[in-house]
This record gives sequence, structure tokens and C-alpha cells, in this order.
Amino acid sequence: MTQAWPAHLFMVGCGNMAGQMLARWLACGLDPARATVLRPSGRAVADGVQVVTDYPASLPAQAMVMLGMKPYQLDDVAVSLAPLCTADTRIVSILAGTPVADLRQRFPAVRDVIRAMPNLPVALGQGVTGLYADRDVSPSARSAVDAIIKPLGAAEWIEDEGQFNALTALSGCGPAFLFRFIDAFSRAGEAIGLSRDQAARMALATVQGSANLAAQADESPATLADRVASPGGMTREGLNILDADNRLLNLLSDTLAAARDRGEEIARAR
Ligand SMILES: NC(=O)C1=CN([C@@H]2O[C@H](COP(=O)(O)OP(=O)(O)OC[C@H]3O[C@@H](n4cnc5c(N)ncnc54)[C@H](O)[C@@H]3O)[C@@H](O)[C@H]2O)C=CC1
Ligand SMILES: O=C(O)[C@@H]1CCC=N1
Repeated sequence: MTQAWPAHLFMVGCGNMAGQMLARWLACGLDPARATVLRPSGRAVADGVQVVTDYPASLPAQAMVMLGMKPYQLDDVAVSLAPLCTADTRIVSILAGTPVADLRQRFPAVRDVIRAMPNLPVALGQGVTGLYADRDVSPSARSAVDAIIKPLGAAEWIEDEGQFNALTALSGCGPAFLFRFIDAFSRAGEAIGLSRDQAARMALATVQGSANLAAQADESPATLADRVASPGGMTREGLNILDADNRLLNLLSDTLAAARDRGEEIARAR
């Protein structure tokens, strides 16, 4: 099936996250002439993509607007952007902790407002993007968003916006937690006597290979862990440390809960 692209993509902000999304879209065939980026720095993003430092007089017809700046910039952005929006504008927001109701309040002319929460591996087409649309959003807008998210990796729609901060904590923030894990895994290897370089290479390759294996396996990661552990062997001793008093589970639960709660705080601060 051929890839469907929006008539025009207008990106407000194009930093770490939105920049990776755009790079992947361009690599997958988005015509750069159909994308405009608004960023205060005016720095180029990619060949053929127009970068502007101020809002145009109007948006192209049927524009998909992606809000990719920081959540706290929403008020400033809305003042300039809302007057340009019409009933055929679609808004996709990747702003953490920013409910659809807040967006609707600031962009009253827009019916199709969708929340998306991507993560950094979208750059490789191996990301996870959480998605939420309320009942007012048209089926065609949902399909258009599905189509543009597909080249980025997995798409996970949720029905209840109340879960959006949990979803963000798990997959949006998740790469940071896993990068931290890889770093700690490597430093732990160093602590038991391996050289820094070798520990770093081995930690990363072990995580990568294990994730690929888990993704292809018929068994759950919990079962796979037990398969590595020979009775009375070395792995079991290590797992016993992770499992004692649910140490790892509790650590990760606390980590995700803290990230989720920050999302709730951001929303309350509006
Ligand atoms: N970094 C990540 O892994 C993820 C970030 N997000 C969301 O993406 C958004 C951006 O985060 P990052 O890319 O990490 O930040 P960033 O700081 O790298 O990018 C922000 C972008 O907004 C632009 N900008 C600044 N002021 C602006 C204004 N007044 N109007 C328009 N554009 C403006 C900047 O030039 C920059 O291009 C946030 O809302 C965040 O919640 C979502 C998922 C993952
Ligand atoms: O840290 C943040 O707020 C954003 C949300 C997901 C990843 N980065």
C-alpha cells in the first residue's frame, strides 16, 4: 500500500523529538516541499523543507499542524496559531501533560485534535507512539494520523485519556530509563573487573540482542529469563538479587509513577 501523507505538514518546533519524526518521514518519502517548520532559531532542518521564524498569513489548506515545542510554550504559540486555524486544520500534539481539553480551548476552530506521544527510536522506524483522540475527532483524521505514524514504528491507541500520562511514562520517557539501564549495566560490568570499553560494548550488545530475541520469541520475557538460569547456576544468583523483595519491579514502578505524576502536575499547572 502506498504511504499517504498530509496535504501539508506544518511543524511548530522541531527539536530532539519532532526532528527525529521529520527525519524519518523524509526518509520514508515525504516530499520536503509539503513540510514547513516554524522554529525561532530559523536553523535549516533538511534539504527542501521550508523553515520560518514567524507565522505565515495563513496555513495551507488541510494542513496537519504538529505541536512539537515545549508544553509551557503552548499559550504563546496558541495566540499566534489559533487565528490561522480553520475547520479543515488538523492538530497533532506531542506536548507532554497537555490534555485535549486544553488544546480545544486554545484552538476552538479545530475539530480534529489528536494527542500523540512518540519516543526517540522513531528515528529508526522502531518507535512507539501512543495516541488518543476523543469522540469529536473524525474517522478520516484518525486514519490520516495512523498513516503518518506508521513509518515511525508501533502505534498504540488508548480509549481513556486518563491513561495518557502512564503511557507517556512507559514509552515516551522509556528510552531515557533504558539508556540509564544500559549505562548502569556497563558500569556494573566495569565494577566487577571488565575494562570500561569492553563492558560498554558488551552491555549494549547484550541489551540489543536480548530485546531482539524477546521481540521474536513466543515466550514472555519472564519465561526467557528463567531459560537463561540453569538450576543452581550463576544467573539464578543474579536474578535472586533483582527479585528480592521485588526490588527491580518496585524501582521501575516508582520510576514510572514519578514520571506519570509529573505529567499530572504539568496539566494541573495550566
Ligand atoms: N524528547 C523526547 O524524547 C520526547 C519529547 N516529547 C515532547 O516533545 C516536545 C519537544 O521536546 P524536545 O524535542 O525534547 O524539546 P527541544 O527543546 O529539543 O525542541 C523544542 C523545539 O521548539 C522550538 N521552539 C522553542 N520556542 C518556540 C516557540 N515559541 N514557538 C515555536 N517553537 C518553539 C525550538 O526551536 C525547538 O525546535 C515536548 O512537548 C515534549 O513533551 C514527546 C515525546 C518524547
Ligand atoms: O520529559 C518529558 O517531559 C518528555 C515526555 C516524554 C519524553 N520527554
